[in-house]
This record gives sequence, structure tokens and C-alpha cells, in this order.
Amino acid sequence: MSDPLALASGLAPAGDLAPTGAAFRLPPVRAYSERKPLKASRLDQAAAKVVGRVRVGLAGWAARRYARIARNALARSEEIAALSEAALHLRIQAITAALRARKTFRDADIAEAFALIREMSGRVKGQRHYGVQMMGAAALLDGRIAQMATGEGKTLTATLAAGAAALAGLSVHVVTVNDYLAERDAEEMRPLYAALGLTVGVIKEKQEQPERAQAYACHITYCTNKDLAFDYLRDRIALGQRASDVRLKLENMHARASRLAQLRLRGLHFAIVDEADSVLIDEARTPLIISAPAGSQFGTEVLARAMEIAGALSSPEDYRIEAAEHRIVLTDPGRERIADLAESEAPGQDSAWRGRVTREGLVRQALSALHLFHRDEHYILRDGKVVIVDANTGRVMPDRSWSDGLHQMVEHKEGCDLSGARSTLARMTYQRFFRRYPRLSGMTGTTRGVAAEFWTVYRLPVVRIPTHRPVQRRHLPDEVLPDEAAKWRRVTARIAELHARGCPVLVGTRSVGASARASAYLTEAGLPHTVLSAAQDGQEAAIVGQAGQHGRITVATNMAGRGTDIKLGPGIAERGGLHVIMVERQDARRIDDQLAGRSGRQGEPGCFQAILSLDDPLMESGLIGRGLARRIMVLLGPKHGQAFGRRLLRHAQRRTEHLHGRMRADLLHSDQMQDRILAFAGHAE
Ligand SMILES: Nc1ncnc2c1ncn2[C@@H]1O[C@H](COP(=O)(O)OP(=O)(O)OP(=O)(O)O)[C@@H](O)[C@H]1O
Repeated sequence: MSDPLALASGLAPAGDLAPTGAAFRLPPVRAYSERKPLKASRLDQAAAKVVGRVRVGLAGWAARRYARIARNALARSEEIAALSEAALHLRIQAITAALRARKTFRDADIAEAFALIREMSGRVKGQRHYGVQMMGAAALLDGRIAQMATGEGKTLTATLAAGAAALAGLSVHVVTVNDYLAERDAEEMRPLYAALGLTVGVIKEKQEQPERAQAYACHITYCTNKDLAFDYLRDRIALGQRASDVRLKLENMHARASRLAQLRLRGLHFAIVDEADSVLIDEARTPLIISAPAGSQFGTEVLARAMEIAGALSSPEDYRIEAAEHRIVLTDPGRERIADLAESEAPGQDSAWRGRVTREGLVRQALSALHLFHRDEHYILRDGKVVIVDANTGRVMPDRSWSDGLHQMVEHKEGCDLSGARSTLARMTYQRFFRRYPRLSGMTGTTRGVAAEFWTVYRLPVVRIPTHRPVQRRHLPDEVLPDEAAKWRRVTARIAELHARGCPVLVGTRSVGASARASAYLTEAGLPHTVLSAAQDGQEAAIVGQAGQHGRITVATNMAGRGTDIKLGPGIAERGGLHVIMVERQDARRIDDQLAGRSGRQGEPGCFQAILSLDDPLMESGLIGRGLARRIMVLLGPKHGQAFGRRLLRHAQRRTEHLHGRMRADLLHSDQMQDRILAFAGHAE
């Protein structure tokens, strides 16, 4: 293999899988493995982009190599299928020894390991990996993004790469986007790993440090990106913010042991990121912050006054709402008005109003709470508390809070009790975190528009893997209605028609609020349905389990757009499979594709249709206003008007994608600057 995987081991050797003795050497023990930060100056980024393009072009060549590995593995399948249980175990021990001795993955070893894992999977789970799944797994082992269409079986694919790497002695992290998927995948695959002699740990939200350390000590650990990154941040705090490996080696045994006992991870070695575009691209900018209760915070009166002042200002004279960037910008006249209002309403009363920066910060947060953060979209109210809804996954994040007093401002707006203010102890982003893995890989259904970014930011080339069977999903043309009301009438009519035929329907929305509206319209039309949203994520498995059954109607935010495997009930394939109706465009075409991918899985029939309106939230990033767009649509008549509406929405989506891409590039650059500045003062996180 031209780019062999260099082996490294965690603190604890990954277990005794092969007979001990002279047969193989354990890889060198490193204290807390991680990669040095990658360079990311503007010039590096530009160069990486060019290289990235070339590598994307060369991906076909790499795919041929992975196909060869898969063919070689399949060629052994008959012989391996004939092995007795004991003989199969002996072969697994032999390949384990070979992998560990060589410290690199050779194509022949990979083919042997894959063939053995595949056979074991067939015996234990009744599922033998397809050739294309072995291709995908070879790409993962090689540190790439395997682009595999939705429903192609990425969960099973990961077992080959995770299993082979764990047999070789690497500690493996399989990263998914939410707790439900992490637990489901780990439990589903546990019997297979156990048969290979590998242990599996699952990280769950409420676990304490010892339990977490135990789960990370397993050969393979299933976890969410959020848990993993926070555990790493906590380890960095415990390690004392210094380059850990050298320091740990220099410390005496006792100090070292007590420090190690506080750690959770065994360092970063090999990660397989499921839904890689969501984790590595969409969530790249999410700030990960570890905070502690802070001493002082503003009281209700100050927040109330900030809200009053915010209410007295007007847009665009005093401030501008930049919806796409999700920020408020104060104008010069606005700043003056704030100074006047603060002075007149509270002559010298509270120190908060004396300093310009604090004063304007407070009013900006109040304006944000009023105009940018909406209930049932960005947050929900649960037990009298403001609970954030993650924009990417549609899930509630009970332990997350907005920083810099924004959370308290939103609580005040909603009349909730104020939670305590917190100060930051450590902070980083996913972008920064995942770049620390010496060997990173990912799987995703789509890399549309972001393949070059995977390379620029993470040095991850994308390899497209063919589907096992031809895709049978039908895509109907988008329909664009002039406004919300017309859209919902059309949506309910279409659902009623499908429901009458017994077809299961999945309605995909962008927010909890839109799901509630969909639910109200369906109730009015007398259509029985179930809502799957952040507000009731506890029943997720049960709802998803039913969504492909006869006549079912399920309304879901984009939380169902990732990883959920909706199985078709009896007779449903003959009725055309699952129908997915998208009622709002997402911020990126990739996310629309994910929703479409809930239907037509594994070569089954399915149908995808978008019924949209010019009231779509994306239109805020559009070229022209909604009123003008409506008039032009009417002028153009039904046929051309539709084409115009479709183009307008696509264009708005492309602008949003572009804007977000630029923001991520800026962040990478500023992260790099921060590294340089902080190099004199210690580590950034
Ligand atoms: N080799 C196989 N043999 C039999 N069934 C398989 C095989 N591989 C996958 N499947 C089945 O295919 C379905 C889809 O798998 P899975 O949910 O892992 O797909 P996915 O690629 O992760 O989809 P998504 O992109 O939506 O996350 C599952 O029901 C799984 O059991």
C-alpha cells in the first residue's frame, strides 16, 4: 500500500488477542498519542485546495486499489466458509500476529482480515459484507472519506475497518452524531466484535469519569463527536495544558500514575467518523466550551433594561440583523441612542451602563434574543428551562448553554428563572479537534460541494464507492407555492392521496416549530400521524421502527435525516416504498440529500419530493425579496413560474452554502493565528 498505516498503541495495550511470545512485537507505547496541529495559513489552504482537487481527480485510481482488495477477500470466501469454528479462530489469531508484527497494513493482510471478519459476521449476524462494503472499509483503513450512498450499510462497513485496526492493536473510535446511533450501532455489532475477541465500549451522556475511562479502554469505542471532544478537552485540562507525551515521560512513576488515573481517553489514534460531512463540515465551527460557574452576573433589572432599550431601537437605522451570519450589527447612530437611553433611564445607577463595551454588549445580546433566537426553532422550553436545539441534528442539548450572557437574556425573554453565568476554562472547535488524529477517516452519503474542503482542512481525500444494487429512488420535480398556506394545502392533499393508497410517508421539516405546524394541518385534515422531534427524542427508536409500515405518516425535523434506517413493512415495496416529502430546504444540498436517502435504501423502491414555498426561511439569503419573487412567478405563468421559483430557492441555498464555507475557512485561519499568538503562552485549549 502506498500510504501504509503506521501503527501506534494507546496507554493500555489493546489486549492479548494473539498468542504472546516472539510471534509479534507490540507497537511502541506512547503516552497520549495525537497529531501535531496541521498548518493552515492562507497560502497552505490555497495550496491544499489545488492538491485536494488533484486528489479528488485521482480518487478513481485509489478506488481501483480498494476494489482489488475486496476482490481478493471475496476470492477467499469459499475456502474460509468451509473452516471449522476452531480453524477460523486460529486464522484470526494468525492475521492478528501478522498485522501487529508488520506495523503497516499490507493489501494482502487487509484482504485476509476482511475475509475473516466477513465470515465471522455471516456466522454471528447472518450478514456477510458486500464487495462494495469491503472497498469502503479499505478506504477507511487508508485514512479517507468513503462516500457511500445512503442506506448502503455504513454501520456494517465500519466493522471491517474497526475490526482490522483493533486486531492490529490500534485503539479505535467510531464516531456517530447522536447517542441513539452510538448505542444502537455498538449493540448491533457487539456480537461480531466479541466473536473476534474484541471488546466494545459505548460512551453515554450521563457517565462519570471511571466508566468513561473503562469504555475508552476497550478495543473499539462507539461515541458521539460531542462526548469525545469534551472528554479530550477534559483530559487536556488534567494533563496541564502541555505537550503531553514528553511531559508524561519525564514525570516520575508516581506522579505519572496519578495523572493518568484522571484521564479518560488513551489518546487519539484512529477514528472512523460516520456522517462525516455533518460532523467535520457542518459542525466544524461549533465551539466546545468547558466552563465553571462565574462569580458575577447581571441581575434581572439590568437584563430588563437592556430589553427595554433594545425595544426602543429600530432597524435599519440603529442596528442591522444579519440573518445569514446570525448576528446583530449596531450602527453609529444606534450606539449613540444606546448611550442616551442608558443615561436617561438610569442616571449613574448601575455600573453595567457606564462602560461602552458592556452597555452595547448587553443591548446586542437583547436584540439577538429578540430577533435571532426563536422558540421551537433554536430552543424549546422544558420544565421552565431554556433548552437549546442543535441546528444540525435537530436534537435537544440539555447541558449546552449560550455564552456571554445570551443564555440568561433568552431566559429573561421567556420569563424563566435565570441560570448562573459561567466562565470559560477551555475551548476548542471540532475542526481543531479532529485534525489531531494521526489517522482519521469518515463515511458519508454525500460530499457534494465539500470534497475539496475535506482535503484542505483535514487532509482527507474522498473516494466514491459504487452502490451494491442500482438506486431505484424516484425524484419528483420540486413544487414551489407562493406562500406557506398554499404550501400546506398542497402538502396535506398529497399526503392524503398517498395515505389512501397505504403508502408510508415521511415529512421532513427544518424546525420543531415547522413540525408543529405540519402536525396542526394534518390534524385538521383528519390524517393520523406521529411527530418525531427534539421535544420527544426518547421515543425515537419506536417511532422510526414504525415509519415504514402501511399508511404511516411521520413528521420529523432533520434529526431523522441522518442515520435512521426505516425498514419497509410487508407489501410496501410493491406500493412504491417510503415517500419522503421535504417541506423546507435545508442550509446545504447535502442535508436535503440525506433526507431523500431515508427512502430507496439497499436498492428498494422509494420516492422523494420537495413541496416548498417562497416563505421558506432560506429566502432570507435570496437575491430578491419574497414580494417581488411572488409577482414575477405570477407574471411568468404556471410552468415558467415554477422553474423560476425552483431556481430562486436553489440559488439561495447555494449562497448559504458558500457563506458557511467562507466562515469555516475564516475560522480555520483565525484558529491558526490564535495558535501562533498563544504559542508564547501555552496551548490554546
Ligand atoms: N451486507 C449486508 N447484508 C444484509 N443486510 C445489510 C448488509 N449491509 C447493510 N445491510 C442492511 O442495510 C440497511 C441499511 O444499513 P445502514 O443503516 O447501516 O445504512 P447507512 O449506509 O448507514 O445509511 P445512512 O446513510 O442513511 O446512514 C440495514 O438494515 C442493514 O442491516
